[in-house]
Amino acid sequence: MSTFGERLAEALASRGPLCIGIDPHPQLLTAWGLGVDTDGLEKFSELCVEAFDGVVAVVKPQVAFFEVFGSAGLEVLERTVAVLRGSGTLVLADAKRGDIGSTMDAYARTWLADESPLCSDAVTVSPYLGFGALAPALDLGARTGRGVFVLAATSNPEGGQVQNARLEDGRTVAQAMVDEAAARNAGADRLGSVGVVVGATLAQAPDLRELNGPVLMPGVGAQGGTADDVRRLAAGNLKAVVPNVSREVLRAGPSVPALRDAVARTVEQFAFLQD
Ligand SMILES: O=C(O)c1cc(=O)[nH]c(=O)n1[C@@H]1O[C@H](COP(=O)(O)O)[C@@H](O)[C@H]1O
Repeated sequence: MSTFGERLAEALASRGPLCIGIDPHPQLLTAWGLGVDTDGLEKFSELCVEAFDGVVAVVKPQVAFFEVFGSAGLEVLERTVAVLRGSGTLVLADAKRGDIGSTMDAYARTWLADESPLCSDAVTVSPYLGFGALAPALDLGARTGRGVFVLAATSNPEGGQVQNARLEDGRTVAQAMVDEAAARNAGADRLGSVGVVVGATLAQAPDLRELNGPVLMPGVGAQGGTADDVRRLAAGNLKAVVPNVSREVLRAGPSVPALRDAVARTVEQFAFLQD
């Protein structure tokens, strides 16, 4: 069985270093001439799949925009994930789950167990109930060859209140999360399967050199992060950085060729990550 890290490394090398978000904001549904309802959600997702499937390395559906429509929205998400995965495009479910014990275990099984209708290649998780509380997801991912992206230093301005706080040993909380993820990746020869999330909007990133795993960098475009920011924050860890862009590309829709052009222009901006 290949690991998520191995499959991701291959996808980044062959398709370019980019994760595109499927974020069906109400404003985008309207701008695409679609209803803010489950039919609109379904059409939006189908157009995204047509534009991105087989083209980008990773597609990241933002689960909240599906959940808001209840069970019908989740059915759209199930179909979207299944089509993308069925054709070999890596799906990172952006669910940002974090809980304790058996509840975390249920979240882990939802996103990472073979038999789950929402099973994805990887999921985002929040370690802010304690990194150790993520063990069910990390262990299941290790067993099933799937990935987990741990929020470390997020792109929102409020995140620093918690993430920049210092531990007794002087490290920031964000750095401690990166170090915990690094421990999980020890021994992986290509790229570990435990990633971290570091916002492209930040003044400073945690030290990522020992991570041996992927770094998802959201915040490019609509939140003000640029390719230069990604270059600066990635320092020395270029091969493992995966910028995420959602609205900046989605605004080019609903035309599939226009979405693909926007993807091509964005991948081009990040060509330096493969140097
Ligand atoms: O985990 C994430 O993907 C994430 C972490 C973070 O720190 N900041 C962040 O913006 N995201 C997600 O990345 C996407 C960014 O969307 P845009 O700002 O439209 O590119 C949204 O789905 C966010 O929920």
